[in-house]
Amino acid sequence: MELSLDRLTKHYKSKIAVDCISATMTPGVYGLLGANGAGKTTLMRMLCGILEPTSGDVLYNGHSIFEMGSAYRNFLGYLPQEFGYYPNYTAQEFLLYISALKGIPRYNAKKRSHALLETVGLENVATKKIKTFSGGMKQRLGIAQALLNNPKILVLDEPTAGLDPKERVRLRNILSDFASDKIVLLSTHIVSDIEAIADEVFLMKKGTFILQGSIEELVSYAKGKVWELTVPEHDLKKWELNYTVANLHHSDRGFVTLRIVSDERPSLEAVSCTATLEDLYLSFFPTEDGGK
Ligand SMILES: Nc1ncnc2c1ncn2[C@@H]1O[C@H](COP(=O)(O)OP(=O)(O)OP(=O)(O)O)[C@@H](O)[C@H]1O
Repeated sequence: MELSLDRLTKHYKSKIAVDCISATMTPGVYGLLGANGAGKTTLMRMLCGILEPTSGDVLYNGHSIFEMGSAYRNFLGYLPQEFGYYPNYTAQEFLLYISALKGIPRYNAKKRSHALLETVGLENVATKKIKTFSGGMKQRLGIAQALLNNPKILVLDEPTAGLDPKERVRLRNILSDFASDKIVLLSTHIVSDIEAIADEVFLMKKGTFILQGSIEELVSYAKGKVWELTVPEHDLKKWELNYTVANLHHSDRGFVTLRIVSDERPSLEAVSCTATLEDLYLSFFPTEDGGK
């Protein structure tokens, strides 16, 4: 099974949201990592066939998904960023309702809903109304609805938003079980979530993939660019102004230890450290808005 993006492009009037992206996915978990506004949602909506590209194509085993229509949608599970829940439905009713929309026969729908509520750890609240759920519980219900038709391709837009650390581990386990023979693509701007969940990462900036590869491959780009340095506290502003400071730690006696991402050794006293994905991300998105 193969899903390919072929020079995929989307313009919103003069704004280029996705800029001629080509890539191929085979079964596994792919993470789409980028700052807000990088184009992740636009790309995912085109990949689901909901948004028409300005140019380019998405190919499922060599066939354009825009020509396959509902045949493609039968293979697809999607959790959008802003998912509409019905507050007065119970979790179970909600899954049965979505099953009906997906054309799943009622008997199968019941069995499948029950199994999925268990998979996402909501079996004990199956008959509780959604309005009583926390953000993380709603998110897990959203993931369950995306899995109802046992999709071959699963697209999750910011699925880790609102999940606590335990729930993140649960999501990672669900996805790695599920992805052995399926393609899972999830977006996030939380680096540690990608590190924990994805096998392969697309780093997206200004509508393009600036890097792609395994976490190890990506981290290798930051190798030799991460430094640790202890400076007087009163100099901190100066360092923050001139360098990308990934982390800082105040020690006693008025000193602060900085983790700096920089191509050049920032000072003779700076010691080189082992790079992480977070360091790589900061080297490409040094400002708070991520340079979009
Ligand atoms: N319907 C639209 N009309 C005009 N511009 C849009 C529209 N949708 C998105 N954009 C713009 O396209 C760019 C990419 O947006 P997109 O939502 O795809 O990014 P994103 O990476 O998903 O960001 P976020 O994480 O904030 O959702 C942004 O600059 C955004 O303002």
